[in-house]
Amino acid sequence: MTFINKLSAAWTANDSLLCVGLDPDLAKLPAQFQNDPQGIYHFCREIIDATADLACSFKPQIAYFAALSAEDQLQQICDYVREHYPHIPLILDAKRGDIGATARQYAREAYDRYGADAVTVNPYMGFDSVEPYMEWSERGVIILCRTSNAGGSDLQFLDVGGQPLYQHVARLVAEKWNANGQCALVVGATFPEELAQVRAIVGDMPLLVPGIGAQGGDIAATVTSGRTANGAGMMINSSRAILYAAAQPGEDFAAAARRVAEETRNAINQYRA
Ligand SMILES: O=c1ccn([C@@H]2O[C@H](COP(=O)(O)O)[C@@H](O)[C@H]2O)c(=O)[nH]1
Repeated sequence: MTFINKLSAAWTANDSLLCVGLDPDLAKLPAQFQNDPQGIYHFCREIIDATADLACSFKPQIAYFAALSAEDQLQQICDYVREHYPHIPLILDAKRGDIGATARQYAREAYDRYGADAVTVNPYMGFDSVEPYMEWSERGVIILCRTSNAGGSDLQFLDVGGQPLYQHVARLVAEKWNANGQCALVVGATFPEELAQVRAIVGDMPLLVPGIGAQGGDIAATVTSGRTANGAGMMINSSRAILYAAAQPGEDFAAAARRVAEETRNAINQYRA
C-alpha cells in the first residue's frame, strides 16, 4: 500500500487528522525512564499504545534520538509501530537535503533502516537532491514549504518572479516533482493564511502541519485553512503538548498524553466539515 493510501485509510479508521510527534527529551521524561538504558524506547512505546487509536500518523524526530546516540531505540520504536500498528503511517522527521548520491543514502536510512512510510526533505538543493527518495515509489516524500518557525520568513517569503518562495515551492512540487503522486508538503499551523494559499495551489496534496500545541497555532484557523473538500488532507502534528501532558510528577503520563491527544483530535474534528 502506498503512503498516501495508508494515510487516507488512517484518517478514516481513526477519524483523526492528528499526528503524534515523538520527540523524547530525556530531561523531561518521568523519573523511571531516566535511568533505564532503554528508557526512550519504553517511554515512546507507552505513548504510542496510549494514542494509536487517536492518531493518523506517528512522527519521530530523528534529532532527539541521534543527540543521545539512541538510534537503536528509534529503530525499536519504528519496528514496534510497524508490528503493532501497521495501519498507522510512520513519518521520519529528518529534513534531509544533500547531493543525489548522499540523498540516496539518506533515503535508504529512512525507508530501509527505519522502515518509515515517509520522510521530511529540504528542497533547497533542488530536484536532483529530492529525486533519489522517489525511487521508493510507494513511500512518501514530505517537502518543507512554509515552516512553522518565525525565521522561516527570512527565505520563504523572498520574492521569486512575483510570488513568495514558499508558493514557488508549492507549485513546483504540485506541478513538476509529484510525478508519482507520493509528495506532501510541510506547512506550519502558525501561518494559517499561508496554509490556505498552499492548499489553493496544491489541490488535495497531503500537508504535514506542525505548530499547534506547544507552538501555539490556532486549531480552528489551521483546519479551516488547510482542509480539503472532504474534510481531511492534513497530518496536524503535536509533540511536546502530548508527550509532556502530565502536569505533576507522578501523574500517569500515558493517561495524560491520551487525554490531550483525544482533546486535540476532537478539537480538530470540530472544524473539518
Ligand atoms: O516547520 C516545522 C517543521 C517541523 N517541525 C517539527 O514538528 C515538531 C513540533 O513539535 P511541538 O512540540 O509540537 O512544537 C518538532 O519535531 C519539530 O522539529 C516544526 O515544528 N516545524
